[in-house]
Amino acid sequence: MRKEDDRFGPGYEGEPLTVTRRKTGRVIAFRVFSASVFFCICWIWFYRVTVPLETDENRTGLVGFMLVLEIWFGLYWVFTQALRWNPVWRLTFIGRLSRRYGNHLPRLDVFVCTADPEIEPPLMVVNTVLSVAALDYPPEKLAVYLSDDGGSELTFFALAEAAEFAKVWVPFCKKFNVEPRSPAAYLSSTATGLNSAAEEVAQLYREMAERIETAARLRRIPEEARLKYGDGFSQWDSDATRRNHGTILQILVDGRKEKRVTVPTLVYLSREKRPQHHHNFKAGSMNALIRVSSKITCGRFILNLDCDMYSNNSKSARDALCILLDEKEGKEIAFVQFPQCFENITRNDLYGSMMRPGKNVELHGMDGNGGPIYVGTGCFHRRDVICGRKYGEEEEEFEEIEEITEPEMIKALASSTYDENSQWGKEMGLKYGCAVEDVITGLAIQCRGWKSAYLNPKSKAFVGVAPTNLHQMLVQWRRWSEGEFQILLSEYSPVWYGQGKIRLGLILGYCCFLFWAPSSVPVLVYSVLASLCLFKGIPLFPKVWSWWFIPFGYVTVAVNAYSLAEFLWCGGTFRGWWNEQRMWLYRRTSSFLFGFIDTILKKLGVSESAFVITAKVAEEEAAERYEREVMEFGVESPMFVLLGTLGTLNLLCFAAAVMRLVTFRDGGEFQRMSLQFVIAGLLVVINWPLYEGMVIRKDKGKMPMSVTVKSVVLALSACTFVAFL
Ligand SMILES: O=c1ccn([C@@H]2O[C@H](COP(=O)(O)OP(=O)(O)O[C@H]3O[C@H](CO)[C@@H](O)[C@H](O)[C@H]3O)[C@@H](O)[C@H]2O)c(=O)[nH]1
Ligand SMILES: [Mn+2]
Repeated sequence: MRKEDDRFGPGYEGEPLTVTRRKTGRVIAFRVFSASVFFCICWIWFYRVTVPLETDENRTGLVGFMLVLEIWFGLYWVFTQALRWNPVWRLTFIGRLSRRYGNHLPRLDVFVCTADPEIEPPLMVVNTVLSVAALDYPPEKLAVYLSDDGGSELTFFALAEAAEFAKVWVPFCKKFNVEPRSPAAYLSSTATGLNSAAEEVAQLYREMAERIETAARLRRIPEEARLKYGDGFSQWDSDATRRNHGTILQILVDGRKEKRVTVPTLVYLSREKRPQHHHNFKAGSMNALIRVSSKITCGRFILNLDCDMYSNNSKSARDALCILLDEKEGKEIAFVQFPQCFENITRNDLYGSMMRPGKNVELHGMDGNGGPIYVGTGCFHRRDVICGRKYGEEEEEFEEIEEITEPEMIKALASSTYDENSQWGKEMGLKYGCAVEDVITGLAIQCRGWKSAYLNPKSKAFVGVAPTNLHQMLVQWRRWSEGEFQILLSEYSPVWYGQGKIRLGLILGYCCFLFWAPSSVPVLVYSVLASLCLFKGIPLFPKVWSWWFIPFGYVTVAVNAYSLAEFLWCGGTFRGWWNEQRMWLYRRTSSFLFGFIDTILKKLGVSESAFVITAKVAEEEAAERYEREVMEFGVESPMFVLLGTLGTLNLLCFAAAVMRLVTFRDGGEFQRMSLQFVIAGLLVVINWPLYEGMVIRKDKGKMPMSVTVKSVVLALSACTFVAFL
């Protein structure tokens, strides 16, 4: 037999499970445009080196400063181009997969992580579990594991209730081909016109929800439930707390035992936690899940989900398998990543949570260069690869586990000390010690020779909850920027470790994220400098009528016009783009700066790592403001003081410059300073919601008085200081 035949398998030649598409015409147009911008960037650098500033005094220092900033922005722009240089789109053929494999699909283990029943309501968590339990997948091959880092009886109770309800829900979904398969999402999307079967299911769901929510409200598990699920509850010691308890492991449904399986295996796990041992947050819980599941179902593939990310498209597992099982391409692919989508986004996406360009452009671009990052949720992995298999090594054969003999032995795999002095968290499983354990783990896999694939089907595969207020958003980005910066400084840094292991385009693409934290400094300096120099009447850019103005004008207009066009092309609105620009600025001048400082302090050993879990529920009034797209401040935070100070400083400088212009009617000044007027003016407009929050609004979500006062005092002092300089 020819080698070729071997690779395609007999009879399937020319019938791949997946194809990859490129859009050549568009890519060429983009590259030409990109080259024109790069030409102008070089022109700007050249200008800084050769032409002095148009001021009376000699300001070489200032010029040098601007040069450094502009070199930085130029290089960062190059990173962003790497994410757009070579995009690919993937298509899958589910029909062919079914014809080829029928129901003989490989085992799939789904890991859902939750950590706190207060901010991750158990009802939401079990909706996620139910949605994956009802995936279009043979139930005897599917297992859903819930890891509860909150060690909460309430979460266990909710899961036990869900396991009962699943017996009705899963068959119902399959019989009527229901979408989406999260009961809450399904029932809210079809509020009217349920048929009688659906009405019955809806009634059962409402009863279950009622029981769970009542227990949550009263903080008490009903006695009859304690009796019914006694096996599980008896594993909680009387003195168990969230941070100090033994392993709790309960197999609620054993899908392998029953003769006619309707519901997949459902397992509750709360790994052991002791105050004296670091638990490594989500990475630790994922690794415990990997070990425990290897003794229960040992799926060849693993799907990882955050507890809010319910399955919105029951075919996603089949989509992913089309790639992973493809005879030709699949062999090189370690994981298939779906985008992180959200259900609670308002029309103009006030906090830029959608990350439209990220989802619809950048991840496709990474895919073209070797593969997207692993974003921690909505990702299908190969078990043995996540456990350390290198590309080119033979795939392990997994044994079928018939009977679980020693539950105590399995529990020991989730003990708080199991990882110590082992390869777990290093070469095996998810990596420890990084605030974005997902990204660094994905990177390490790619550095072992693997590719990854990005699938972004029209019907969203998984849908979760985005933060609904500014502070949470900034905190989340702070954690991310910190984690990305840690990777840059770590032994896995793509910049040196990645050399020769992954493609240059991918390294540059990664740099876009890895340099988030450090990029805060130049953005901060640039925005302050532009305003202060405007205030002092020092021009930083060439005159409008000079030839030298061309590259500045072109880069400013071209980069922004492109970003707007891209945003609209991704389905956004103009307001949405504008909001995204604001968030771009706020993330850089607050989250990233703090992330930068945090990372450095940690490197110096001054502070410890933490994981601030993102809240998934909001209080009623705040939720209503979110719906109206009114920016939520409300809490006292050093990040807000920083934003407030910068915003006020901007306003003061701009106002002073305009006053001067009006008083002296000096047209020459406007000509010399036009770009600075534009920058400062735009900053004022973009900060409008901030000013409203500081002075106009009266509701609870306004900026706290103390923050406003601090900000104004700081900004005034800065201006006074500079005025006398
Ligand atoms: O000690 C912990 C902390 C968190 N989690 C779970 O991790 C998930 C993600 O936490 P969340 O607060 O929602 O963080 P996000 O910023 O929304 O998460 C993104 O970023 C994280 C890394 O910063 C990744 O772990 C996530 O998968 C990714 O969706 C949630 O299901 C949590 O329950 C744990 O299991 N244990
Ligand atoms: Mn989340």
